[in-house]
Amino acid sequence: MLQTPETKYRPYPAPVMADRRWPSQTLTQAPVWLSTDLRDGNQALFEPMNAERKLRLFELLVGVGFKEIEVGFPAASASDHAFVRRLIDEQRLPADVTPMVMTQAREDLLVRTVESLRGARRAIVHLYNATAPLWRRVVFGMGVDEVLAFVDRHVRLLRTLTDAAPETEWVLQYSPETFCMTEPEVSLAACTAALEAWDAGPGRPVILNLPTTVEVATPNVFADQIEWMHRRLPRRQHVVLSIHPHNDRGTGVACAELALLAGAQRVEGTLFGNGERSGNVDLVTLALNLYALGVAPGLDFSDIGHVAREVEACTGLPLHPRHPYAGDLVFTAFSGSHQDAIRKGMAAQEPGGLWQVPYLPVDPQDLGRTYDGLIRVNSQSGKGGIAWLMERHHGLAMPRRMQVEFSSVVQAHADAAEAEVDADTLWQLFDAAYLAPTAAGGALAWHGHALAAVPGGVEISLDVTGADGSARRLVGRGAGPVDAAAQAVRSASGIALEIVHFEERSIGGGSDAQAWALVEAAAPGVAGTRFGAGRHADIATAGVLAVLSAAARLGAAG
Ligand SMILES: CC(=O)SCCNC(=O)CCNC(=O)[C@H](O)C(C)(C)COP(=O)(O)OP(=O)(O)OC[C@H]1O[C@@H](n2cnc3c(N)ncnc32)[C@H](O)[C@@H]1OP(=O)(O)O
Ligand SMILES: CC(C)C(=O)C(=O)O
Ligand SMILES: [Mg+2]
Repeated sequence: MLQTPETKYRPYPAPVMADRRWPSQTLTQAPVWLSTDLRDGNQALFEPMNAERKLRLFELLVGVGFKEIEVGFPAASASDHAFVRRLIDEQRLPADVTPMVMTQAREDLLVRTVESLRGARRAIVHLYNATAPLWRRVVFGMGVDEVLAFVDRHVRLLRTLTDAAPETEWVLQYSPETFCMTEPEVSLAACTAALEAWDAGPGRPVILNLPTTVEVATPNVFADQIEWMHRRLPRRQHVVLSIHPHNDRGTGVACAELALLAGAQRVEGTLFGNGERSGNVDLVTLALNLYALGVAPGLDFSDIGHVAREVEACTGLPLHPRHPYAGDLVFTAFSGSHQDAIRKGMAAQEPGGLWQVPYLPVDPQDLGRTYDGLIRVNSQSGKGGIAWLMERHHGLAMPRRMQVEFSSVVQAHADAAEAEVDADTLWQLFDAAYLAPTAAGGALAWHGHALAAVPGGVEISLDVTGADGSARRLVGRGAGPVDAAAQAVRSASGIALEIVHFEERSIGGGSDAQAWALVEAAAPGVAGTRFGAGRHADIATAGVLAVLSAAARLGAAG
């Protein structure tokens, strides 16, 4: 790269706008959307879509709710021509959907374009020519006056051709291609030429479509360009002011949003931003950005996963896992503090209330996504995320201090494995830490117990086996089974444990019901406390198991 990039690159001229109004506007309604997936998107693929894939994508676009769809460039190829004819001849155009076709400003192409639309109820013909100085000089060899005369001549020809086919309701769309790099006065003059040649007026609206053919400036400059045009265009009430952002600087969405503040009424783009070079503006992101502001976008992405998979299948281009709203990872938190906040937010979220979950701009369920992938655990994760997975996948809600204890077990594993810890692995870690000590082969394997009522409580006879295979009977008394088990352990195993906290809860119902007991215990010579866990169909047995589990863990630590 150059040390002095100013010797090679310069900003493009921008309109002088001392009194711009767009910064104090807000987005309150959706624009008219036009999908150019089948034209701009299709012209940017390694292999353009065949008829079946184009039709599949067309049907998806209709299903999502597009009312204007650019269906191709029929004068360019036999396949595009056949596709347009198929839509019309097979009556595949819903009554409220208008097809648009593109053409260069060339007589032969205009004739073929209008012919391709024979029999359509309504159609938009999209005529374009580049207007920027570089294109005038290098591509067309034309001065400004010649460009204006060129626009006038071709729009008049289009008007003549379409007037001869009155069974169709014709709409002109004119695009001064390279608008963002064109001097504002030249863009205005070209658009005015088109409006006059078409005779825009009542019943003869014109769509003026202003593109960032190549995005070359910051979005505020584009907004200034749009507002400048919006405030100066003649016959403004008969103009639908449209924009067509590309994404060369990665700011296509920002350009579109600021342009809407500046007076644009319609946006052209593609699903997920397919298109030339860095793509067209992504209409999914734009629509869902509006949705997240509480504005109904007029496009339906209730099953965004289906839309994404269909677009991938049709275009052959994979969606990035971090693509806004649709990527596989965009509703997933790996990092501890995010997980903690999401878990608390989900617990506090009022059903039917305003969405207020930290780190999640929209409710994934609105887009047909589940809460399952919200939290995934790796070495960056904390107790909150682990607790969420244990609760959701294994039905175990741990008290806070137990979450802290178990998260150090998980952290050690994640660090060593250098991999994600899924819900099954979490269960294995939990089992090894808390349940295995009281199972066969464990440090204090439980074989059974008997409880007998005694004055003031119960007496327990508790049969256990040590890891060395030694069978023992521990006897103790207490107010209840947990107290009695703790006393039995104290008197016979040499582990002087004290119960600090005990809780129990049942999971499920009927004959499948299981009880969880969680015990926090301390012992002399062991810093801090240790938790024990027991799970059993009988709640008293779960408590006894939890005491043994805590005792084994204290014994191992002592
Ligand atoms: C910003 C955009 O997305 S614009 C891209 C639009 N989409 C496409 O181009 C895809 C479909 N296009 C095609 O298949 C072909 O370009 C065709 C069939 C339309 C024309 O093909 P060809 O006649 O071989 O011309 P080619 O593609 O090389 O285009 C270049 C010629 O068109 C002229 N041209 C370019 N744009 C325009 C325009 N908007 N209006 C009139 N002429 C134009 C060029 O000046 C050049 O003319 P020259 O041959 O006299 O130097
Ligand atoms: C609007 C047309 C000409 C276009 O695709 C562009 O300029 O990017
Ligand atoms: Mg384009």
